[in-house]
Amino acid sequence: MTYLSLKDVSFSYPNGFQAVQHVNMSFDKGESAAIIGQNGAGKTTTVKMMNGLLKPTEGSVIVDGWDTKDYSTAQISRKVGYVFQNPDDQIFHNDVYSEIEFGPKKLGLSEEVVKANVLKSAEIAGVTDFLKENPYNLPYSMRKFVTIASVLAMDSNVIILDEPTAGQDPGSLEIISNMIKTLNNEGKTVITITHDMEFVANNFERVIVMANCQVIADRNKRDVFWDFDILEKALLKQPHMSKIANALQIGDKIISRAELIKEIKKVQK
Ligand SMILES: Nc1ncnc2c1ncn2[C@@H]1O[C@H](COP(=O)(O)OP(=O)(O)OP(=O)(O)O)[C@@H](O)[C@H]1O
Repeated sequence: MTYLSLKDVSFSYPNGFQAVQHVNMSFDKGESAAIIGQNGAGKTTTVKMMNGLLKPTEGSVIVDGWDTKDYSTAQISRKVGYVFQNPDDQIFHNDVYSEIEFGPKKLGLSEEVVKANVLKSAEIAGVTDFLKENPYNLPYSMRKFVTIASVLAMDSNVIILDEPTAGQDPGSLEIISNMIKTLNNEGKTVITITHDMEFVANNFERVIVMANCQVIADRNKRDVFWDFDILEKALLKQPHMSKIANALQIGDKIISRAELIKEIKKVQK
C-alpha cells in the first residue's frame, strides 16, 4: 500500500529558480529505492519535500494520507525522517548521546523509550562507542553516522538518506548496506540519494533517475543501467561489472560480480 506519494510536484526557490518540475513518485511501506542523477538535478529538493522541510509550489505530497501543506515539518518528520547531506547542517549538541536523544525527546516519548531508541539507533549506526564524544571530535564520515542515528531514534516509517556514501570507506559502506536491510526488514521505507553507482547496483532494485529537475526513469536497476539513452541524459556511468560485460559483449544486462564471473566461465568452456 502506498505510504508516501508525490503527485505532479514542482518546486521553485524564493529566487524564482524552479528546481523540481512535475515529479511523480510513490513508495510503499518497507520499500527501498535509490535516487540518482548529476549535481543540481533536483534530488535533494525532491526529498526535502517528502518530510515537509520544503512544501511544493505546485502539486501535492501525501504522507500516510496527510497532505504536507496542511501540517508542520515537525508533524511530518514523525513519519518521514531526513538525514541531511552535510552532517554539520544537522548536528548542534556537544555530545553524541544528546544529539541522538533530541528527536525522540521532542516527540514527548517516555524516558525509557527515549533511552531504548538512542541505544538501538546508536547500535544500528555503529556509534555506540562514541556516545560521550563531542561529535566535532569525530571525523566527517562518523559525524554522518551520528546524524543517521539521530534520525533513526525518532522511529519514523520512512527514512531518507541524502548522500550517505560520500567519503565512506568499504567498512562504512557495509554498515550502511546492512542498516538499509535491517530497516527494510522492520517494515521501514528507505530512500537513498547517492552518486555511488556500485552501491546502487549492490543494494537496490528500484532506481529513480533525475535529470534537469525531472524524473527521467523509475525502474529496475538492470533496465536503468543498460539504457544508454537514460545514462547519457543523466550523465551517469554504468557500474563496473556492467561496463566490463558491455566491453566483452557477454551476458544479458549484467549488474553483479557473480553474474559476470558466471558469464566469463561460460565463455571459457
Ligand atoms: N536555496 C536555494 N535557492 C536557489 N536555488 C537553489 C537552492 N538550493 C538549491 N538550489 C538549486 O536547485 C537546483 C537543484 O538542487 P538540488 O540540491 O535539489 O540538486 P541535487 O540533485 O540534490 O544536487 P547535489 O547532488 O549537488 O546535491 C540546483 O541548481 C541548485 O543550485
